[in-house]
Amino acid sequence: MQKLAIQGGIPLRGEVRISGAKNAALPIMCASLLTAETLRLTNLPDLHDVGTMRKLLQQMGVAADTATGEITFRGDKVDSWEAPYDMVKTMRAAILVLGPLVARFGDAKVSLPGGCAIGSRPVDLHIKGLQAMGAEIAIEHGYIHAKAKRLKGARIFFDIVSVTGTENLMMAAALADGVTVLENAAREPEVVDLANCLRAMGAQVSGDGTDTITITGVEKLHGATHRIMPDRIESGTFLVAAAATGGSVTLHETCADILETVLEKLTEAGARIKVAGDTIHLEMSGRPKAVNVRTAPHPAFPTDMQAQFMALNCIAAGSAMVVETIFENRFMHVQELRRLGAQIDVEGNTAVVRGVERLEGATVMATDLRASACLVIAGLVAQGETVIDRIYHLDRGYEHIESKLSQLGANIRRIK
Ligand SMILES: CC(=O)N[C@H]1[C@@H](OP(=O)(O)OP(=O)(O)OC[C@H]2O[C@@H](n3ccc(=O)[nH]c3=O)[C@H](O)[C@@H]2O)O[C@H](CO)[C@@H](O)[C@@H]1O
Ligand SMILES: C=C(OP(=O)(O)O)C(=O)O
Repeated sequence: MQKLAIQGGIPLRGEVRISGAKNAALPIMCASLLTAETLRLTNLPDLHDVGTMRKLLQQMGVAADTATGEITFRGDKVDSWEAPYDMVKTMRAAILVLGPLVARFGDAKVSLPGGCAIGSRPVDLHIKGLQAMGAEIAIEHGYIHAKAKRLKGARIFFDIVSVTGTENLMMAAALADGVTVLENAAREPEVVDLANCLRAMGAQVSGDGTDTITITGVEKLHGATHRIMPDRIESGTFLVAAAATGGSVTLHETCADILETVLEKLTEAGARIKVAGDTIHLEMSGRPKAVNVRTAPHPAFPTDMQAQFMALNCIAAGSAMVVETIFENRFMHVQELRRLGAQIDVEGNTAVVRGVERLEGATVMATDLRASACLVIAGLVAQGETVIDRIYHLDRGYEHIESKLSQLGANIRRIK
């Protein structure tokens, strides 16, 4: 199993290009199932999850051709409507084929994702939404089997804000008969990126970016070209890494508007931030100040940045409270950070972090994607060598992370 070895204590300095967003790329790739014409996607990140989604779509009969920096998908020969357990267990986002398949082909069989390291993560809201649109759903042998002659528009209220739930139903509604209104919908920028792609394909969607999204179904969607938005979580991760190491970095091809709360928290921690066009520059001198964070759906602080801020707080001046309100088990990184010398107490969904002057390198284990990113940041700060095991989690969501960090001066290498 591959590991990362980091010699810490070097401030990150330099420039780095931000990749396309994993969480926008995955639903948008599934939108290729909604049309028989060609969907051309640019700025797709080279990530393990993108490879898995491409393989899943190909298994269904979608043709996927790569040219420099883009992939074209063509769904004119889709002959399988099944997402098998093997695929879904490695990538929960595979659930996003459910809405498009039942909307276009009237039939879909998708493995239930089950829980994962960060929580139980049910998909009941996806299922209830499709049922409200007239789908008949049976749960058999660990699979969701959905059938519908043609989905019908419906008014659907989400009890809990769900990002992929919103995206799945938005795609299903695009080909339904009549108007669908999604209430208490997710407002994440990736939902807006999907809506932009669907509109380019001829869908009638409005209200994305607010908590009420209205979709008027059409008979058919057509081909389109769409550029995947920049990854706000990758951007935030590099900024926190620079702040924690007392460095100075410039991110290119990113977007400050979708990072508002993260930039506010970094400023509160003492970083100086300048935004110009699609670049963000961060400079940090001295020790960061501890900052409280509380995760919640967009536009509040993102859960996918919680672990990285925990690493920053570990070496900050003062104490901070980190409250996780989205996932019930997203503190798995705490015990690994403690191995590096961090002082963290956890009670329920709240962690109290008391900043220490220095962390010390050790061998640690990554448990999920953002926990891995948090350990990389801690390793960049710690004195001596940190070895991070199980880094396959990192490859799901960070494009060429060690070469990007090396470019910024970090001493980091992949070992067997
Ligand atoms: C591929 C992708 O975009 N992944 C993101 C997406 O995950 P994902 O879309 O899976 O997360 P959700 O927004 O659905 O989850 C939010 C909360 O709702 C609960 N829930 C969700 C659906 C459901 O049917 N029933 C239910 O109870 C979940 O268990 C969780 O507690 O949003 C999360 C929250 O911003 C991010 O951490 C993930 O990176
Ligand atoms: C939790 C995440 O992803 P996923 O929903 O794909 O597991 C993440 O990107 O941090």
